[in-house]
Amino acid sequence: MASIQETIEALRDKLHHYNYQYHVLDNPVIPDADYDAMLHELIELEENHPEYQSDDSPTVRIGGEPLSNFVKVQHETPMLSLGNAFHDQDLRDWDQRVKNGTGREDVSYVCELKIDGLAVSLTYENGRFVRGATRGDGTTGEDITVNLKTVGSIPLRLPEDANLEVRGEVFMPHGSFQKLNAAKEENGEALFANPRNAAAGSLRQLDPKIAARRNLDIFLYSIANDRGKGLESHHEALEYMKSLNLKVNKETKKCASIEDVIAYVNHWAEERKNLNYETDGIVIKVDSLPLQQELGYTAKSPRWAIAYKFPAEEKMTTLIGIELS
Ligand SMILES: NC(=O)c1c(N)nc(OC2CCCC2)nc1O[C@@H]1CCC[C@@H]1O
Repeated sequence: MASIQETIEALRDKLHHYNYQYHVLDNPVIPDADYDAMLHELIELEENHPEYQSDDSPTVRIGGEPLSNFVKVQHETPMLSLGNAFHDQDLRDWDQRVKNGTGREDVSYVCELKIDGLAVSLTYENGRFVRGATRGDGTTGEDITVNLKTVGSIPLRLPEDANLEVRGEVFMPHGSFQKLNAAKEENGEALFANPRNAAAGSLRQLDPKIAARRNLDIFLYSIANDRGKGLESHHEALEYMKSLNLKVNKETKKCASIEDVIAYVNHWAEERKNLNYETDGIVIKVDSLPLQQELGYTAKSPRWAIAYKFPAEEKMTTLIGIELS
């Protein structure tokens, strides 16, 4: 007969696994009703046995008591912004600067969809999610750990005792945005103008139960401090993140030349309308980490990355933000 503690731990492991399958792999392995039944069994066990409380139990995802305010967080390494490109030629000019700066002709790149959400930093200690913060001004952000714990695609535990900080973009999928605004319109409340504002507004709620209802999601795109992992390239870093159950966008692609990058950009300029989340461009990064080091940074952004911005769509909206187009 398993002890209460063993029963609680076994339930937590199962629910973490089902959650990963559902939110990260988009591959549910049990019916939602079964997941909910197990979660409520765990809630009851934890209420009856507070001595076994744990702040990375799946039950924290429903959100606890509201905060009175957000604590400030200093980012160990600044969360930088990106230089912009608007035309294919801007990308070719940037590629030439990269080649001049490194003295290399064989520079390969990684292309990532530029997710239009809220940039966040996630810190894991001994494989546990211990802190999440907004980008803020790049140096100082706000501690929104309790709200980020409600995001199903953010693992509360990693499959190994890793110590790392990763960065990514939290976003609200289109379907959730439309449902949220429909509910707000129903209640005569002000609507969110776009999914980015809805995601930011949801994460900056002091009441985590509100964030938990907003069906937010995340894509992670960089490791801020790969303490001793000895990674050589950005695409290896992304593979390592995936091996830690972290959600990385599946459209990310390694490109052998700037012409391949331009082909990727032109493909997604059209294809992005079929995605169920907002993008506002493509982020292109030099793949080699040693070459990134060599190129370094300007005052506010890396020389080894650039954002190709898609033209902002002219959307007719009424005063309260209902799109007419
Ligand atoms: N929004 C994104 O999808 C995205 C991305 N895919 N990759 C990066 O790489 C960072 C790391 C090096 C410099 C920027 N940044 C992104 O967004 C950030 C948020 C704030 C400034 C950039 O837009």
